[in-house]
Amino acid sequence: MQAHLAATDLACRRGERLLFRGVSLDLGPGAACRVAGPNGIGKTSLIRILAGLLRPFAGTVERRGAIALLDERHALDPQLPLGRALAFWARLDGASAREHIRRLGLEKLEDVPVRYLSTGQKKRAALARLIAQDAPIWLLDEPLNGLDRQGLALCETLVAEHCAAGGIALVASHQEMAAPAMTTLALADFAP
Ligand SMILES: Nc1ncnc2c1ncn2[C@@H]1O[C@H](COP(=O)(O)OP(=O)(O)OP(=O)(O)O)[C@@H](O)[C@H]1O
Repeated sequence: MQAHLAATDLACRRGERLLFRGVSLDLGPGAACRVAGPNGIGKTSLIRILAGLLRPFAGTVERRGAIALLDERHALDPQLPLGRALAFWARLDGASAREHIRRLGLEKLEDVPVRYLSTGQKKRAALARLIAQDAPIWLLDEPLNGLDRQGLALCETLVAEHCAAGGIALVASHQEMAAPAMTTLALADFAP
């Protein structure tokens, strides 16, 4: 089954405010798209609509393939050492936590409780969890926030590899991101 993520004529209202309208996209295997725009324009809201977590005010979303969502809620037990917190999810995902811990450079932190991790370390842990899910559609909300230069390059590589393997990546980010053939959706263009 080929992954597919499409949206037609989406509008989003939050409270009394219409944030955007007329947003359409069509992403097939290998597609990468960056959602850009200033604070409060509606990037997170768009991602939540695409994930099926928020009902659009208008428009439709079609998804084919499992979705992995990365946002500021990393869903790792703050009381557990990182290795065990990631192993919990890896068991459910049928993945190897060790392999992904190594990929994200987290080996030395395996025994450290999640609550003690720095912002960037938590982001790396969330990326380890993301790749372990093996989902074809990635929805990434500000994945680069908190990452150092090496982490940033690694995140770009992970997105490039995911898309090269036929995955789809939709990334909300203030920062430019280098990924092959990444298109940009400037959400400000769709403000009412
Ligand atoms: N539940 C809600 N009720 C009312 N307004 C909301 C709600 N959730 C978010 N908003 C508002 O919707 C707007 C868009 O929020 P959103 O988080 O989607 O923006 P964003 O582009 O991701 O912002 P940032 O770049 O700062 O993360 C903001 O003005 C926010 O205050």
